[in-house]
Amino acid sequence: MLTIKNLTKTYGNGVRAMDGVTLDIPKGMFGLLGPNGAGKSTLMRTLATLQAPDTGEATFGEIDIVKNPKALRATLGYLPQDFGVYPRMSARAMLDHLAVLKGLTNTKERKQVVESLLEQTNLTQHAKKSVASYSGGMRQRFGIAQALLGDPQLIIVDEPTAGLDPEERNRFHNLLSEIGENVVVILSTHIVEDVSDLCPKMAIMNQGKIVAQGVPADLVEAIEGKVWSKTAAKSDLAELRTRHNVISERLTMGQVMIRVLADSQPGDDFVSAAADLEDVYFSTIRGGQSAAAAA
Ligand SMILES: Nc1ncnc2c1ncn2[C@@H]1O[C@H](COP(=O)(O)OP(=O)(O)OP(=O)(O)O)[C@@H](O)[C@H]1O
Repeated sequence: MLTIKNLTKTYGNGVRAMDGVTLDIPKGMFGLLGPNGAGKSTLMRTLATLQAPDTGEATFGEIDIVKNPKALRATLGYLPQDFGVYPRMSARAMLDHLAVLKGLTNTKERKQVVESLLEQTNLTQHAKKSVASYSGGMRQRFGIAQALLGDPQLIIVDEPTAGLDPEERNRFHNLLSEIGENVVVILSTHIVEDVSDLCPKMAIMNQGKIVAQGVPADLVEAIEGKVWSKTAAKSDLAELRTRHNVISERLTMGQVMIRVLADSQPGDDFVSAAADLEDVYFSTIRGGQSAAAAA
């Protein structure tokens, strides 16, 4: 559905934010996971036609995104990372205004669409309040409501759950999962649970490159049996890092629980641990960093 080939982008300051990004993204939820600065927003903004790549191609169905941004915009719903200034206008009035901009000129139809989106995003009872007064979770739900105007076939949400508390995040996840399987939804995030809870397909981006992609369960399966854990004193951490491929460290009651990636048991005191998507993520991006440092 969405085909991305060899996209590159180097900013004026020399940062190579996209370095040969190639991806096929099918219908349904697709998770793009990566640390801050990986280049996710650059890729999202490129797909949303807000900036052009230096080289490469992206097509959505028949539409050439780079050459024909106008056609893409007609079928795009976008929730940017920074929604910008929140107006002192009621959510209902704001959504109505955005619907006009989207080309919904028939008043009766538009009213129906606006009310149904407010309902879908659980904002009907708050529709009279100004968006500026909304909590973070409500703003993000409003962001989804505006992104869904005009029945888009490609929906891009950039870091939507950053800063949300667990309950709001959960609510937002439920909302996203209801959007439907017949559209392409790209969820860019640095939060592993966003992807593990929601996305049948995913990719990991680091330093401008796609470093892993596939079905989350398959990626986990590929490292099953290779994750080992042990609890150690904090003072031993530096030495453990030099001896093992440490993928994560978690402080528990003054001690540290480390997880390492190794083909066989790295030492008597290590126990085998069930692999999860976090292990996939950390081993992939840490591997990338050390490879880059060694290069
Ligand atoms: N307009 C710009 N000019 C110069 N450098 C930029 C610009 N936009 C982004 N960058 C740099 O490009 C790299 C990728 O940034 P980008 O925002 O795409 O990453 P990201 O994965 O979305 O991270 P974040 O979640 O922090 O936004 C970073 O090093 C960033 O500092």
